[in-house]
Amino acid sequence: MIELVDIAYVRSGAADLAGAVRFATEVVGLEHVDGGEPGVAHLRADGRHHCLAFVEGVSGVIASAFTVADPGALALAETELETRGFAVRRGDAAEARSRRVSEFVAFDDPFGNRIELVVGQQTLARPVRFARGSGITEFGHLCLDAPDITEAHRFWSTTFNARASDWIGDAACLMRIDEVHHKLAVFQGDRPGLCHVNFQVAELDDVFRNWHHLQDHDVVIEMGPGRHPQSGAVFLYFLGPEGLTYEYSYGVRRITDEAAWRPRFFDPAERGSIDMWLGPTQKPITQPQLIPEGIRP
Ligand SMILES: O=C(O)c1cccc(O)c1O
Ligand SMILES: [Fe+2]
Repeated sequence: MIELVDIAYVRSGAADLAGAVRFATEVVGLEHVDGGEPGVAHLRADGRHHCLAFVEGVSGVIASAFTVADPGALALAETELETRGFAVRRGDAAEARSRRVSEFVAFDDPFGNRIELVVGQQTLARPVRFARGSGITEFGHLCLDAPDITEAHRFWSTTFNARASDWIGDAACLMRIDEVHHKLAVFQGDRPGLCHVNFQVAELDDVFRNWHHLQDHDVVIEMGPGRHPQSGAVFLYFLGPEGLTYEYSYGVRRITDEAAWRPRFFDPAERGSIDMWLGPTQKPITQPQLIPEGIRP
């Protein structure tokens, strides 16, 4: 079993790099860390050098990355994945540099999501220079799409140390790799993809201030503000450029008594199973990664 220590970053293609960066900074509030690398923009939310990288090119997720403990663990992970039949590729020095990691390997999960395992992700010591006061405290979780979430859970909980914290029927499995209720979620979707990226905010008020900020900037609010019954977090989903869905949330549950926690099963057809405040959920929470330009709301 491979032990995931943390989430590291999401790397995504951006057809309009400047537009994606403008939104990630001025709207979301992230810091643009100027890495001096043409065609690549790094966005920072916490101690990590970046948790989101946009690469100029075809829009859509390139990879979702997790940290493992050290180079020895990475080498063992590589062998274990190969034993399990996955084609694993070592990143070269230039690729590692662009990701601000010392080493990484890449493989596709059984559903076609590109996953990277990294070591030595760079930490920046100086405080984050948030582009605006959105209250972001950290990169909270990433959510992948897969056609069968039971299979996805099997994969993540047997190959890796992910544990189911809660299920939303056959629509979603929320998984933890540490005390945080979930840092990885898998939502049912026809195709692989990145369902959303989540940023935690410091206060309840931040969620509502951000809601107004988004509305002032004509951003498409996909759902919320509401409260998830699973993590207990107050949330807000909104749509950014390149089809990327962002989520702010406040107050995610921590599971401190690992032995005592039993995953719960919520019925997705039941009102309130995603939003305890029973807000409108007219937009499905699983978003295709790419929404064709013409039908973008
Ligand atoms: O935080 C949660 O519990 C949650 C539940 C459903 C869907 C999500 O994206 C979540 O983050
Ligand atoms: Fe989420």
